[in-house]
Amino acid sequence: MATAAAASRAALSRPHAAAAAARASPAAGARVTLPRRRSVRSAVISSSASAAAVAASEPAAGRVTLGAGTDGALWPKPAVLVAEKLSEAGLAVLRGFADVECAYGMSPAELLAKVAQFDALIVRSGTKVTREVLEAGRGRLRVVGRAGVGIDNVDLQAATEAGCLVVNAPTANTVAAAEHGIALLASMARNVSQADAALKAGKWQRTKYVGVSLVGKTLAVMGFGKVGSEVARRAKGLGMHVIAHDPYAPADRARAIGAELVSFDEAIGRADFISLHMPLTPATSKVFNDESFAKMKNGVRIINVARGGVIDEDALVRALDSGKVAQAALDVFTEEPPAKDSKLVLHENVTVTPHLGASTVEAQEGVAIEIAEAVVGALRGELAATAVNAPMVPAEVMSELAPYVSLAEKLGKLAVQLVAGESGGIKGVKVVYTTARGPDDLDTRLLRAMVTKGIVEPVSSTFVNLVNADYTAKQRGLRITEERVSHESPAAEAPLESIQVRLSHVQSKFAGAISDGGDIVLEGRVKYGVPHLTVVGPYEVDVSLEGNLILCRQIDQPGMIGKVGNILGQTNVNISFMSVGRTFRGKQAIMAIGVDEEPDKETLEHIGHIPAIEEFVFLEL
Ligand SMILES: NC(=O)c1ccc[n+]([C@@H]2O[C@H](COP(=O)([O-])OP(=O)(O)OC[C@H]3O[C@@H](n4cnc5c(N)ncnc54)[C@H](O)[C@@H]3O)[C@@H](O)[C@H]2O)c1
Ligand SMILES: O=C(O)[C@H](O)COP(=O)(O)O
Repeated sequence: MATAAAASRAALSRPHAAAAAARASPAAGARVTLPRRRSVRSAVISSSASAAAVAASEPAAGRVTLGAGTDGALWPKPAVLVAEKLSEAGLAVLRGFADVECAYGMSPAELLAKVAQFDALIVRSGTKVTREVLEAGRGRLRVVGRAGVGIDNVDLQAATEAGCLVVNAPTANTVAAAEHGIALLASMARNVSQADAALKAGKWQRTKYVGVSLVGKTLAVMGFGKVGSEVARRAKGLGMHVIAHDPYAPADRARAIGAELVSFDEAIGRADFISLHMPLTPATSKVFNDESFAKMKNGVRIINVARGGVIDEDALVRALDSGKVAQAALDVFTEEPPAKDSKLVLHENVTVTPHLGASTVEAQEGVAIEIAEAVVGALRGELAATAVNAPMVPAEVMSELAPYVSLAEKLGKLAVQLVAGESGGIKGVKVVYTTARGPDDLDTRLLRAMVTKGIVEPVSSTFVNLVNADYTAKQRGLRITEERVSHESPAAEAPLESIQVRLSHVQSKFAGAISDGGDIVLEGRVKYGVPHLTVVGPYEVDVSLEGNLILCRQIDQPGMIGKVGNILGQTNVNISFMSVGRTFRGKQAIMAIGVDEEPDKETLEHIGHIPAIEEFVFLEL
């Protein structure tokens, strides 16, 4: 029975053919460590298409460990590289599924040298997962796990291009970050760190360190997401008046906490304290600069537990020097760690911590478990709820689309093999879904991705999955349009009746696949859970899409099935399915023959020499 997990595996994973090889190996339940050999690794990570890439990136020495599944079957254990400190609780989850190597404090060069030997990489904010790293891991690295919220240290575009899923742990450190924000707010207002340092240096300075009160003051929360709203909630408890700016936050959430949503200028113009909680993006980079500081009240105080890059740090030093900004409390910096002689860090009105927002015992344990579960799920081929660069397809949608995922990929794969000459020349692909559902009730992203995978993978070295399908199509100039034909019928249970793939403006090596409109047309359905090919060009056929396929176009006349069957039988090629479709009696017909084995060249030529046969093509599935 097809399942959501199976569908998502198809959508996300590299094919796991090694599992089959592994099943043939020693006693179930055993754990075997194999020296890595090219054949094993190629199978683990991919399709034939990427074999060349694999060979090119093959590390000299690597290992594949086989683990046993609940069914006793053996599979190659994935390898996970943990590049920054992760709590034991998370490591235990990872070790239950994968070989785990913790290599903390690697230099960028060390990471580059190592990454190709792993299926997943886990980092915190201290490791830059650059395009170079993702390129180095290409062919094997399937998942990057960010043990925390901010993914500004991961090159998402490069990850998407490589078909590498990025997952994060967005919820477990929210409270820790909010508490740290409040700790900085209160300690800054009362000069705690400065007074502490002075007293330890022997200075008793009660008049120098008179602070300011929080109660009744206005706090502007910039970025009203998870952390921002928790800061707002706590600040309300301290008796502060809270305003917030967030172009994407719903007003009712702010109202529920008692915060007023206002514009950027109003927020920074009215606030006594400004606390930053937005992500670092091109839009927020250095958004606090000379111009914005000028709009603030004199003597404003700023807290940043978001990202250093949202502040122009030189401008902040100027604002502190001029007194425009009375104090700042900073947990994060543009460069981490900041330079030892950083004017900002050394400024007497600045309180600093070394990116400790998420660093509580509780948060680190939560983050470690959250990311470990997300990475294990992704390695299993499930779509993680915290995927950052893949469209989210809910489990129930996955489940019902599972058999159509295979149909979509097979139609794409067959269609591309029908194109004459350079299949790189395909530009227009139309996918037509016939469904009993209403137009908004069918999520086709997964199916579109699988058609793309079917079309692209056989003719390129690109590995395609749900993460990079749209990107890959765009890169190759492949314009994929979709149409839904609705036969609304509330009683129908199946999400789809048929999927049709049409390739326009191409020549075909099999004229019988060309429809009246000049497109290569293939259509299929799912019958009893198995994908079937039901239309080739203008012909109706019915052949199950298992094994390989021979299409023959001939003059409709008696005895053709016997003749072809005989030739295949003579070389022990087993026919799994056969179907004939014709336009009119005695005119042209198409024979679609499913075969378990690939016939040799001579056998195929033999078929071609049958006088009534006008053309034939062998297609791999
Ligand atoms: N210092 C730490 O250790 C620490 C810990 C956790 C989170 N963080 C950082 O805190 C920030 C917030 O984390 P979160 O979990 O609340 O994320 P979140 O995604 O829940 O919230 C971010 C909010 O910022 C808003 N936003 C986006 N662009 C904006 C803009 N131009 N102006 C105003 N608001 C904007 C979004 O709409 C969203 O509501 C992130 O930068 C994260 O990396 C730091
Ligand atoms: O974005 C985050 O989650 C925080 O900045 C925490 O980063 P860290 O994992 O490096 O502590």
